[in-house]
Amino acid sequence: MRLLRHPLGLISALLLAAVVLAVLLAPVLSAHAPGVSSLRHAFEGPADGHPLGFDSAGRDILSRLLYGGRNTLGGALIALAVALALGVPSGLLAGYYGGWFDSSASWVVNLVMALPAMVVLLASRAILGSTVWVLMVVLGFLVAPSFFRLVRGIVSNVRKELYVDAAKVSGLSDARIVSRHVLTVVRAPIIIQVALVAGIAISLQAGLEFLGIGSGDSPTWGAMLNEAFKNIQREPLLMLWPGLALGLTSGALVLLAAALRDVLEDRGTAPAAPRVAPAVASAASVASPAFEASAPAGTAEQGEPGEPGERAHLLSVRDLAVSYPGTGEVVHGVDLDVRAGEVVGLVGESGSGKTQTAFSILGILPETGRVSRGSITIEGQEIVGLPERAHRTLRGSLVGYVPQEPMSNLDPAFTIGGQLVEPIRYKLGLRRAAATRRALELLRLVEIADPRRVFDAYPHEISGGMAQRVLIAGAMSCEPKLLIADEPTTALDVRVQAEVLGLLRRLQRENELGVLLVTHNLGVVADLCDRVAVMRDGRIVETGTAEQVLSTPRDPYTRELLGAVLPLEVK
Ligand SMILES: Nc1ncnc2c1ncn2[C@@H]1O[C@H](COP(=O)(O)OP(=O)(O)OP(=O)(O)O)[C@@H](O)[C@H]1O
Repeated sequence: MRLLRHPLGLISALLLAAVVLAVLLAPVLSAHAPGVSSLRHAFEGPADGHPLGFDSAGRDILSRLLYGGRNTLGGALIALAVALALGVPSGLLAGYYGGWFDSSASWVVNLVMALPAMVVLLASRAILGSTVWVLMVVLGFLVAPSFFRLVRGIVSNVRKELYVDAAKVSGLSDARIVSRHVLTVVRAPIIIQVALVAGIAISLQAGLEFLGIGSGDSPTWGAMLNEAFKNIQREPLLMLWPGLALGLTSGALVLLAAALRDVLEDRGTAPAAPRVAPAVASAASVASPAFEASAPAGTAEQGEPGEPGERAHLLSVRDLAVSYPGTGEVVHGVDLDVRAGEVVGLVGESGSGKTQTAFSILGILPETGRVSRGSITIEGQEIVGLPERAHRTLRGSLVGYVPQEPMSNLDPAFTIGGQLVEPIRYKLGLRRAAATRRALELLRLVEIADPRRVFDAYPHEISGGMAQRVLIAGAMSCEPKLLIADEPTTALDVRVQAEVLGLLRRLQRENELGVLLVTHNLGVVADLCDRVAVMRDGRIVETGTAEQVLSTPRDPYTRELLGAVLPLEVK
């Protein structure tokens, strides 16, 4: 619609529509067959029933122009279809998954791009015959790499965005993530590329026919040009009609591509979310788990509910180790428990392994990482070694996730409402209207004053604090029992931090949630947590009630951490 408000867009779209319509209505617009010749009329000008006159063989120019347009446009369509069918899916796969497919596809694409197009077309004409359709298939094959490269480049960038990680964590399958978050980003550039490639295909095809490389037996605009050129001395006007048709159609396609670029890409530029994710599928975005046991051997825990060693029903981690090829083990035998209605803080300096532990619980370790030892149970179910599909079911149903960077976890191309409704529909199997009602309820639940406005807003139109509330609403949408929150307030200013923490506390109490809270902020621990686990170098060095760990820390490292914050109170 916005295309039609763009002057260039409107003109080019009308022009193309007129050409396509005329070509489709060829039998209605012209009563003559394109191949019927009457040498008597050769080179004659316009006559009754023949508004454009006759060509060198006495054939009706108008009907040749209309039927020729069918072949010319049809050929371009074939080239496009082949290029899209080859280039887009392979670009998506290569960009999204990378790995061996990416390497081999890129190799093939480089090879195809190195081939001189004209020589290949000439060679294929010699081998496959001169039918225009076959040549167009070959042309499609030759331009497919441009789609592959375009899609691959965009997709490999998009998959590093945190909102794609967030979609994974909220339990959406790869197919849904691709169709919802990835395809929407590549859609606009693909449409623009289609318009450009269509123009190129039409011109190339005409060029081939003009040079006499086509079959010549079916009318095309290029073949008409070729024939007119031979008679340019005698009747120069013959060049005009096919030249005009070609010029107008290719020109309209190029203008349309430019207008589409203006219209479609201007939306994508607005929201620029801050990027946090480093190259690795983002160790930065995870939440961490809470723990229970695992103090260094022999440390008796005060205030631990239950018997020592007894596993919590909601979340229990035992002897968890995470390894990477090359790096080796980065988490060494972590034990943690989170019970229903309990908030467990996981603290520790950067690189201590909090994220790896949380990733393991969420089942989203980077490709190369793996849980090399130990057990994680959620509601009594062992999740180590669970297939991805089963993991997905857990994420976003039993387990909700509140990420650190609210803005980066929202897709800039969709409204807030759209992003809330989709997982709700998918997870709870609700219809759109019911899911919308639920999303609005959730926005109210997270204390957003004007839910409708926020529902209709794009991420760049709301504040960071609001975005974090939206993500909390998202995490709560499927009524989870366990919430994993990764530094949920770090990116917010102090006043908003307090509000968001207050909200988390209220939701936790009202819903009897177990919460695993990863944080550097010991004030937050004191404020919110029932228990704390202190992590260092991949190990939990101390656990206990928040009060006990903060007031009488046993481990020297905990004292060091506290000393950095509360130098007067410790020691
Ligand atoms: N993809 C990876 N390959 C190899 N090693 C990794 C990878 N990701 C993380 N690590 C290593 O795992 C260790 C623990 O990292 P982790 O991200 O869990 O720390 P963290 O405590 O969550 O830190 P932060 O607070 O900065 O997020 C680090 O030493 C890191 O180098």
